[in-house]
Amino acid sequence: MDNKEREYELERLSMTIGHIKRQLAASGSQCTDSQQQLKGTLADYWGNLGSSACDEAQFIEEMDRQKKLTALVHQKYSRLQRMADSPYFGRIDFWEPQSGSDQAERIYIGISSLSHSGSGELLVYDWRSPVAGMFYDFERGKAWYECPAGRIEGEIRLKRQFKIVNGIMKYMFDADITIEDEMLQAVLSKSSDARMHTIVTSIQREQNQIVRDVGHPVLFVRGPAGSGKTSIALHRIAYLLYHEREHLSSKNVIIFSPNHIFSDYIADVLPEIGEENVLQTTFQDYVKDTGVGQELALEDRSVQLEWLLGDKQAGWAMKVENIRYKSSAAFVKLLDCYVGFLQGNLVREHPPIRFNGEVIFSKGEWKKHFFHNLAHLPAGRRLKKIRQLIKNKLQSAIQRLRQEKIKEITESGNEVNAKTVEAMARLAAGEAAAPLYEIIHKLTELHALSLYKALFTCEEFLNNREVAALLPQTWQEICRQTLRELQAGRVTYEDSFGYLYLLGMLEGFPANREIRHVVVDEAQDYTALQYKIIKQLFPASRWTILGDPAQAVHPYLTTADFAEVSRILQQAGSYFYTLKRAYRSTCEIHAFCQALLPATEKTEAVLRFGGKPRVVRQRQADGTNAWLRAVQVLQREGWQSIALICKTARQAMLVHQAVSERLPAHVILSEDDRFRRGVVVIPSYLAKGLEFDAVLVVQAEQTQYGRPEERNLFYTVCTRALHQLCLFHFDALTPFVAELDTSLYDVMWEENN
Ligand SMILES: Nc1ncnc2c1ncn2[C@@H]1O[C@H](COP(=O)(O)OP(=O)(O)OP(=O)(O)O)[C@@H](O)[C@H]1O
Repeated sequence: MDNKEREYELERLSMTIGHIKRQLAASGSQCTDSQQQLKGTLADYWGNLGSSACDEAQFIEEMDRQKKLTALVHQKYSRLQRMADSPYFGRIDFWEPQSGSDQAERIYIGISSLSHSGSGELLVYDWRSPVAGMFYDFERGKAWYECPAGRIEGEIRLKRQFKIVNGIMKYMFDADITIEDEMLQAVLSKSSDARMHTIVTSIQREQNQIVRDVGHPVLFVRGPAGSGKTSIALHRIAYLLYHEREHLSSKNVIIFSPNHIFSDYIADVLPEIGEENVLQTTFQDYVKDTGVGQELALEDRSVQLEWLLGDKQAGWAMKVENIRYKSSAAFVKLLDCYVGFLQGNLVREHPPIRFNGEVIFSKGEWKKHFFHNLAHLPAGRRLKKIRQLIKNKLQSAIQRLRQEKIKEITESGNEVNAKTVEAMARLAAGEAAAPLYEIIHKLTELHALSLYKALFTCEEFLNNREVAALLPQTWQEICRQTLRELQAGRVTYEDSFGYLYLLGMLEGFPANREIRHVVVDEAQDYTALQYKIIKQLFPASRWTILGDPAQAVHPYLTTADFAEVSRILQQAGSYFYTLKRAYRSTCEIHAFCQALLPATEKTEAVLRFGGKPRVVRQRQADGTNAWLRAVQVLQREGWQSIALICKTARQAMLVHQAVSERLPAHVILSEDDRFRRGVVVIPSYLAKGLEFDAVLVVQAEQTQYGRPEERNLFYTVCTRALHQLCLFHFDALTPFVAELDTSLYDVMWEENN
């Protein structure tokens, strides 16, 4: 790029920033005005409170309107502030033959659009606009974009990238493919801080396709660790909010994350690109918030994992069998059969309701209403409607009895006062009906937990040949274990899905039609039952489902694969994307991690080099000194975020106790903790989705990571590293590493570390 071009760009930047500053000043006054207006309305309200001038409903409406307006002007202000810092990051010169001019249009691309306040000319295009999409999709040469008028074809004559910080041009260059990779490497080689950041300046073509896919109601994205799945999900949300802004707002989108630490970790991305954050929740929390199963203590996944991953205790093998079965397709079928069985039998034996010698609700009526008139409703709701029907009939029968009693008392001549007669008759009729209310209530009440318990004891159901074929050999033992827990008032993690599903099928799911897009991240960790529940909760939604089967961290849960999820969601138009490129780790760490997995589909890493992973043999069983020394070295090398990843929370607590006297370190022990910057001690299963400059795998030993089912967990732990990976052991090294080609890592003794 020659000097003239550079000067042009510097002038263009200064002109753009000038515009932004003027708009900022105007927007600042709008913020103050709207704030004052809000205060004024509030003051008026307090002043007129109690007087006839105070119309509460009108006030609430006005406040609501003003609050929305204030939020909008503040949003605009902070967007302009962000733009003043970095107004754009790219430029393409696009020439359209149909334009009639031989001049290409200069299109500057930033996180939001900016118009000239006088002429209205677009000075900066939003990265999500159709024309800006070409920046990600094409190099110089033939290019096109789709817009409402159809496909616009033309030619990109120039593609330029900028790095502007605090309003100052740091660098700029004209991009071709190789330089683009250099740019990407520059982004990736930086030290990571506590939060995930936007990748809007360097979204890659394969990622951009997914971000902008609006044609498919269900998108599945499969990709290896670090391929940008979470980043894509968040940028896709921002894209959809822009593209469908007429009818989609942040309130209509929900993200299911594995835990709160992860939600916390990704919380900055959407605000960084100028969008309001959307609701991020976990499956368990969402269910709790709906009030379903509120009366029970449902066990958390972490509690179960902690028990399973720790030392084997009595009943361990049976518990694993139990978990495997309750997350299997056979158990889903068993539950569906059971729901069918219950619905077919719930009122079959119900007696006729008799009052005062007359049948007010016959056996036939039970059946007619339950199996025909109300068949479209879940069983629990049908029973509630029937309860109301019976009560209405009972009311009429009570009336009749009252009349009879009035006649009886009057004829007896013992009482002449009409009011007293009336009261006595009412009392007598009420007394006669009282026991019946209780019976009606019992007959029309569903107790889901008792019914769930009965699944393990109901011989009539279990003896059915079709049902018996769905039971595992260990069924009797599973029943004993399950009933023991349920009778003690505990719903274990493996039972919670079955129980919630049964509850929903019988009582109806608390569907939320406001949610129009559901994102499930780390989708490989969900069971078929969870998907069946989520589907019912969001009947009006489209779906983006992202995951990596190699990172299924629960070693014993049978999780649903994408084909199964697609069947469960049953929406025409599922589309499957597979990512092949990983961005997080250096090539050395990537190669090491790839080798941990069976040789299936190979993936590639962005060419970025660092040291090989180090396997450090400790001099003594207590590795505290070795870990501390490693952290010191890493900090001297300039790495900011360093994780000591232990297998369990119990170990993490002990390791934290051991190191914290000499090293300021945070510890994360539960799903509700916050993500922290600096040195962190964290259990393996809570580290999923996160990333750190350097990862120290504490106790990378056979005793810890020796069971074949724990391979994915170990892989997930190692793939958290961006730049450095160190594995520590005193006892025999984990077979997952011992079996690898030794050229993939360096071995060192503690002294050399
Ligand atoms: N196009 C890109 N430009 C710059 N950085 C990128 C790009 N794509 C991904 N990254 C970076 O790669 C890292 C991994 O991204 P992300 O966490 O989204 O991947 P993931 O597939 O969800 O990972 P995992 O499955 O291991 O949790 C992040 O630091 C992210 O910023």
